[in-house]
Amino acid sequence: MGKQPNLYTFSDTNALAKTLRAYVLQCQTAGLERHGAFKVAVSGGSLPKTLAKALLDPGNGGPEDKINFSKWEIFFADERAVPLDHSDSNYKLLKDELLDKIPEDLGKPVVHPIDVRHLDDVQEMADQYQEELMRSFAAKDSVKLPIFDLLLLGCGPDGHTCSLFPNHELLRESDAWVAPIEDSPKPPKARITLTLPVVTHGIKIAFLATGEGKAGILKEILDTDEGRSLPCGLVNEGGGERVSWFTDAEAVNGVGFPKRGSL
Ligand SMILES: O=C(O)[C@H](O)[C@@H](O)[C@H](O)[C@H](O)COP(=O)(O)O
Repeated sequence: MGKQPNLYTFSDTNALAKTLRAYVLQCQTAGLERHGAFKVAVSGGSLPKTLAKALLDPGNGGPEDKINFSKWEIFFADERAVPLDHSDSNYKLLKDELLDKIPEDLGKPVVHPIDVRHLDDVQEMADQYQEELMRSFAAKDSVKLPIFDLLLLGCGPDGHTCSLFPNHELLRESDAWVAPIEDSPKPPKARITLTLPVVTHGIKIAFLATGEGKAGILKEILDTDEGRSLPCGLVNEGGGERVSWFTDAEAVNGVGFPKRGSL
């Protein structure tokens, strides 16, 4: 592996959210300098809640502390094949936690939900979402992979991330940008997901993992050889120093991997 990922740990989610905000702002500035926009992919699970805590905080009011949502394009790192108002929808989760609560003066992001006309055909749904990416990034025949400014990801108790599960054949997908999965071990079974090459190609990749339920799997991912072949371990391997882990004390209990003090 190239350089190692960065492991940050905080006493609780409030402290984590403060640093996450500073990190996202740095990524936003870099995206705006690079191409005048900030292209972000987000997962479901516990992430939208913590992200909202970070982004909806009034901040310090300084000029460098401005979240400029009008320049944001938000994509889904993975999504379940359900209507957008379904309780399993990652879009609905993000909408309820964050999108509906953005104050008007911060602007409105462009959000890219799945095309719900294809809920019964996840291959078609994945293809449509890939086309959505192509409309925003570039045609697939002109660039090998889309480059997200930031991917915000969760880590499952088995080491999965997005809807990329351990030992699943999808981990070997090397052509598609977006892939369907119909046998997700985490319900619901039918989903689409960004593929591993797209995830590891991001400019920055951040994992959010908090709570004692994550302690065993974080130790495995960060401290053991076996953990390197888990989906989160493969992201660490592919992304190296572009990967940052935002964790709390409970989640890293027993983890030996060196922690970093500041961004
Ligand atoms: O749609 C999903 O199921 C998620 O995108 C999934 O990949 C999630 O991020 C992890 O399972 C972690 O979830 P928690 O943060 O809730 O543990």
